[in-house]
Amino acid sequence: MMITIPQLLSAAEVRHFRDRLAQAEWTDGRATAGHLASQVKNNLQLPEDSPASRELGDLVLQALGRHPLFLSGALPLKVLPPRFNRYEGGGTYGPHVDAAVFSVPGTPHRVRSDLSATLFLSEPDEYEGGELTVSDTYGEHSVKLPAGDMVLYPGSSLHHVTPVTRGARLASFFWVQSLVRDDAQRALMLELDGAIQQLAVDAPGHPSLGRLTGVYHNLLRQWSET
Ligand SMILES: O=C(O)CCC(=O)C(=O)O
Ligand SMILES: [Fe+2]
Repeated sequence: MMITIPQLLSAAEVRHFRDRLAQAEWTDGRATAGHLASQVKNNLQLPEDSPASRELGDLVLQALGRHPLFLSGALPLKVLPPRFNRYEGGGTYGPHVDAAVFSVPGTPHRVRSDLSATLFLSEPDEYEGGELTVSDTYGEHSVKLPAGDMVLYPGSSLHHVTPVTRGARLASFFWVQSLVRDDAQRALMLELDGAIQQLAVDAPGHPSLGRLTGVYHNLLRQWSET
């Protein structure tokens, strides 16, 4: 399941990110790619331990914690520190599947990448190309969103970013370990949550609301791993 999260960041927040990223020092993105990925990766990244990466990464995490659709769609257990990338001058990232497990820098902890995320930080008309293209059982989906919007997709999917042939594409990207590992189960939880929210608006106080909410929590109890 692919989920678009509109306006994770406000226009003012995007401006702050852009100002900060304009002054930051970028390095070759191949530094953090595994052997196979490094053969198809051609972009720039902020070093993970740079002050800009830490400061902006924390702001992304705070925004995620406030966004109801991220919380209900991802059912997050752990979120890796967000990273930042930049594609320009034909920069691209060829087809790959992300690593299944990431170490959390500076800690002994590991995070399983149930979900991959891209938070767009450039407006679509600022660059040509740069579509994030994700393959799943329903085919290929190309994504290019307004600055401040984010897409979440299963970490298991093959994906690529098409070459940026004009301008520059800035983004934050990161991985989430979900309470519910299985994408299809997570999709059911999101659907049930949406139906309960709608019922609460259309038929407030209806006795079925309590029962359905019970089913939601009891399914989560069955399916979640912590
Ligand atoms: O730039 C993007 O949207 C995705 C980056 C990506 O796939 C990766 O770094 O593994
Ligand atoms: Fe990737």
